[in-house]
Amino acid sequence: MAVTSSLNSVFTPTKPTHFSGKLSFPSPFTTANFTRRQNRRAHRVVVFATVFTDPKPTVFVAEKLGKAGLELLKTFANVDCAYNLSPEELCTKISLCDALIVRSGTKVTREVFESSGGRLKVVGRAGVGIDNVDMSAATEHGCLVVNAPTANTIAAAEHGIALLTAMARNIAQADASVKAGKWQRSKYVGVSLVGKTLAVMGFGKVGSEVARRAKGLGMHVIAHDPYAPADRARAIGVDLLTFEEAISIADFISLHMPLTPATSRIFNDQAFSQMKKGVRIVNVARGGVIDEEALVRALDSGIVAQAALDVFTEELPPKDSRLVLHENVTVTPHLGASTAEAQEGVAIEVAEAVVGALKGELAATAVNAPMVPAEVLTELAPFLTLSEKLGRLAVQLVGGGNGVQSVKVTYASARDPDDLDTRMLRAMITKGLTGPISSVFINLVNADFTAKQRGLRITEEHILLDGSPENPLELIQVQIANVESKFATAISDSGEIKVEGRVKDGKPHLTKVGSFGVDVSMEGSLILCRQVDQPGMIGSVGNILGEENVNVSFMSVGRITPRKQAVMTIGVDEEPSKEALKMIGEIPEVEEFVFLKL
Ligand SMILES: NC(=O)c1ccc[n+]([C@@H]2O[C@H](COP(=O)([O-])OP(=O)(O)OC[C@H]3O[C@@H](n4cnc5c(N)ncnc54)[C@H](O)[C@@H]3O)[C@@H](O)[C@H]2O)c1
Ligand SMILES: O=C(O)[C@H](O)COP(=O)(O)O
Repeated sequence: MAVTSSLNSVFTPTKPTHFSGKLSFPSPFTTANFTRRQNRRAHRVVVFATVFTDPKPTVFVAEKLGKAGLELLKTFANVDCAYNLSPEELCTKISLCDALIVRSGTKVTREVFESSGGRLKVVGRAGVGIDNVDMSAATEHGCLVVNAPTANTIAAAEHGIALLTAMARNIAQADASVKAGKWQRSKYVGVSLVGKTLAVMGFGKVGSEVARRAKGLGMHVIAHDPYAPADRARAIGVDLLTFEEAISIADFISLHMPLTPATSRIFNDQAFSQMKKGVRIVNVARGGVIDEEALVRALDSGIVAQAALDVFTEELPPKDSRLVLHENVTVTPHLGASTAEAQEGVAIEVAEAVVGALKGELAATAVNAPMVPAEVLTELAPFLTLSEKLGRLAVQLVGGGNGVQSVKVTYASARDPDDLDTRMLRAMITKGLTGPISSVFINLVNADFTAKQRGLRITEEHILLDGSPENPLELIQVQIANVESKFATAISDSGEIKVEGRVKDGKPHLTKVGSFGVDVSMEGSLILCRQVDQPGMIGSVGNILGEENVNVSFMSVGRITPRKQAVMTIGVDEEPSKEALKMIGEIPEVEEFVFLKL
């Protein structure tokens, strides 16, 4: 049995806990689940769905994007391109857009998400680095962020190698000198690469391609990356070392890590002081990983002999930047991804991800949502519907003013709990629990965040059943503790509101309310009714609904003791009037009843 949980404080329904109005969910996102084991597989997808019929969604492209990507977008969406907008202009524009596509030159700030008024569903980053997107704000607003992580890898690696060789042979400086009418052969004597040690800092996609190419140039390559698998490094003959080891023995250092709070200014005075005198540095990652003033000091003191930089803390850098103007520094204006081939590739990669996300298909490159193997999604889809409906039903049973704080979800399955990552099931239960009583739209991206913000603590329990693990789940149970119920029968023997469901023939079924077994398909609306178990009850209620022209879609009766008490579950296609519900309540044998929307 494994239990995981999240969060605290108080979640108080903002509406009365009876539901006469139409339940609406501002965005028809769908979600899916995946297993931890399967999540390790190479191909992953995240489910994110918004169904657009008419009008078409609008995709706003804020930076130049390759033609093939634009064409692809136009097959599905209205595409609006406008470049070099001010932050204010972007905020104004965004309220009219369902998706936004940017490169590294646009800051997608919290204000952008706030200004979107909930319409923005996807941000597509046409490239790798997502440090220009406020990820917390995106997640809080339920906005999916996708990137294009593979198409510019080779371009960036080639640019790294270009800078490395150009720096070693003073190409840029010598070129400028010749063009200025000089012929300074002794001034521009370079250094050789063969036999030198190159430290690749960040052994991901670009770093490993740089390493491969540097080995081809006869360099001895080492690397530092706390998260890279050692076997991948070994496979190309690279030793993974600690940060200090790597920087202290390298003749050349090439930076390939993302800019994160942990890597911000990681190359600072202290780091430079540990390097070999005369080290040469290449940066095609992000300017912010270097303390640029410390680098100028290291260049001035000769610790760093040369630097070749494609990226800067501020882009473009100030005109009087001492770093850019330093004679031992070679610079390019963030050109790592700028090859014709990479830009076409990136444009297609990001356009596919954005269109897929808007269509409700699977996005393999989601950055702020769990990724799901497609086959797992298919298998779990009915359980996701069941989860949402159980959450929605359970919260509608809450009465009194205590507010929902503590929810326990139990998953019973013959599968090993390690093979059932429940994040998506939990997200759907959260959506069900919070959707009817809040205007916030919940999806997989922001479900946990919303639960946390509302002080909703969800604990999960797995019960391992005997039997065949073919079926991912036997049943799901949702219990809300420390609340009263407007339908006392829903309170289980242990004192919580309890509802339980199963998937039958691919459809969600309610199978238990409190301690009563029931069996009804979870669709439309439900009347739950506890009455004295005696003949004629079904007819009495059915007549009232019939008079009202309310169609009964199904009916089930669960009893504990014959002729004593029974729970009748009636599915209805239409919502009965208040008068009809009052008449049901007035049937003498009806002890209590509740009307619920699924
Ligand atoms: N200049 C350009 O135009 C250009 C083009 C492409 C990529 N980039 C940048 O290059 C970087 C790498 O891109 P990628 O596609 O290889 O990404 P990636 O995610 O494949 O690789 C990044 C690697 O950095 C590692 N890492 C994370 N924290 C680290 C740390 N503290 N120390 C060492 N390693 C750490 C990760 O484990 C990962 O292996 C990103 O910052 C990206 O934005 C720049
Ligand atoms: O992170 C990236 O993909 C690169 O820095 C490329 O950025 P760009 O799309 O602005 O060229």
